[in-house]
Amino acid sequence: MSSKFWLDVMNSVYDVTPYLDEHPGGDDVVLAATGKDATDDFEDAGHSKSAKELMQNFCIGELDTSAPIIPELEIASKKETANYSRNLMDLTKQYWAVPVAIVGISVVAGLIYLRKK
Ligand code: HEM
Repeated sequence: MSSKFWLDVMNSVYDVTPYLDEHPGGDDVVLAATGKDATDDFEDAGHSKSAKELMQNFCIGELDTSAPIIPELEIASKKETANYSRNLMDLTKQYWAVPVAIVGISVVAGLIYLRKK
């Protein structure tokens, strides 16, 4: 079998591919529990102590629950915030003359107005 079926029980990941055909409860129930948190499904089936011991043979690692669900999203949003503030700084540096010109024009207009009075 070329595809892999991973089971997540209590934040441990199990590669159940080689056990599917041997599972006494059938492969369909195990397949239905792959790709998600299968802790409840596994517990509800009332597995024996020996079944739990057998399961350890298929453990391939632990889930890092502190990691973001989609790490790429977090990286992208961090980049975006950094870019946003950098863009704002660039704009301020480039267009500092605009507010200065507005203030200057207002002062000149004010002076002309006062002189006319
Ligand atoms: C690596 C993971 C698993 C292993 C090693 C495993 C092992 C076993 C074993 C040895 C039995 C025979 C009864 C016993 O000793 O408790 C069994 C029965 C059963 N298992 Fe699993 N199991 C696994 C995953 C699952 C999952 C994810 C489900 C999903 C619901 C499931 C559902 C069942 C059911 C319904 C039975 C009862 C079958 C019957 O009594 O007719 N198992 N399993």
